[in-house]
Amino acid sequence: MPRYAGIATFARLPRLEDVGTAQVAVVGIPFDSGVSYRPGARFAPAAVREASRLLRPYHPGLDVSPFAAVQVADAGDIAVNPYDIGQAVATVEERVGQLAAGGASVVTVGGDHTLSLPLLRAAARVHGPVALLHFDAHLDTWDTYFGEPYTHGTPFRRAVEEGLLDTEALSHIGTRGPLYGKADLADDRRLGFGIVTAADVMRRGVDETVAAVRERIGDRPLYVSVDIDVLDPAHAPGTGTPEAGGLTSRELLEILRGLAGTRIVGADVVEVAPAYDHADITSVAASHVAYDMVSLLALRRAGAAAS
Ligand SMILES: N=C(N)NCCCC(=O)O
Ligand SMILES: [Zn+2]
Ligand SMILES: [Zn+2]
Repeated sequence: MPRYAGIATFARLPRLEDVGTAQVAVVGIPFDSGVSYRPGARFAPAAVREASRLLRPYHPGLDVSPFAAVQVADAGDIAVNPYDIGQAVATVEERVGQLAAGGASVVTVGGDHTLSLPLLRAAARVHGPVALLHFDAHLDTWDTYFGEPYTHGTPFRRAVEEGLLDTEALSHIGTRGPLYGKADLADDRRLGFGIVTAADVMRRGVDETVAAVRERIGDRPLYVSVDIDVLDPAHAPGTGTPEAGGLTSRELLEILRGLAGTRIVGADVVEVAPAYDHADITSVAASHVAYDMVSLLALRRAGAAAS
């Protein structure tokens, strides 16, 4: 079958129901009811699967064939309620908890950033409080929007409040753009976050950035969350809250590759909004981000099996 034909699964992988169990599962969450600006991330899982058809099985940057090293499968989409955010959050936590109980490390293709809260709940249930590497233009540690606690701008404050995160090892990478006020930064620092701004990445470069965050992470269980708006709008126009001055996709992928050897336990890529995309630029970038996440998890799972 040519790669462009047939029904799309992530990277043309088998579906979870066809293989029974998997060590790494890719799951889509078509949900965007938590956004504060442009909607549309509910269409990301389908768009990223389409864009992922071209991915090939060997990752030269990480020297791994992830789909041969471990069983990787597409677990389909989680059917979440678009009208009730609380219920959607509960559904995600439950389904990802089931996948984890079945032995899978999970890579999620969102959906908006609200989803990281239930994903972190599921991760913390298995591993205890986790280190967090959060790639984003935004802090997403705001308190509420219009009085609502579960939104795409608030997941990481909720996660700290709920004790899901190891507050010694929290980093934002790619932060930039105007804030509501200086207090946003003070609040964020008080929660325990360190910031590597987009300008810091440009000035220090990839290797120094990787060294700094790795020192913070150590051998803690690590959760990686990539809001695709961490990329410059030139590299990811298809997103809901774009900010000028972001990372290139090359910088993002190279920083991710620098995480080989960490104890990564789960990851998400969120905020792809295909309606604003052009020539699949954003979906292609997100498909490569997800492929790198799968590869990092495959390396860790295969390494754990060998030792
Ligand atoms: N894209 C995410 N996750 N958050 C952006 C919130 C920015 C705002 O509401 O002004
Ligand atoms: Zn963002
Ligand atoms: Zn975000």
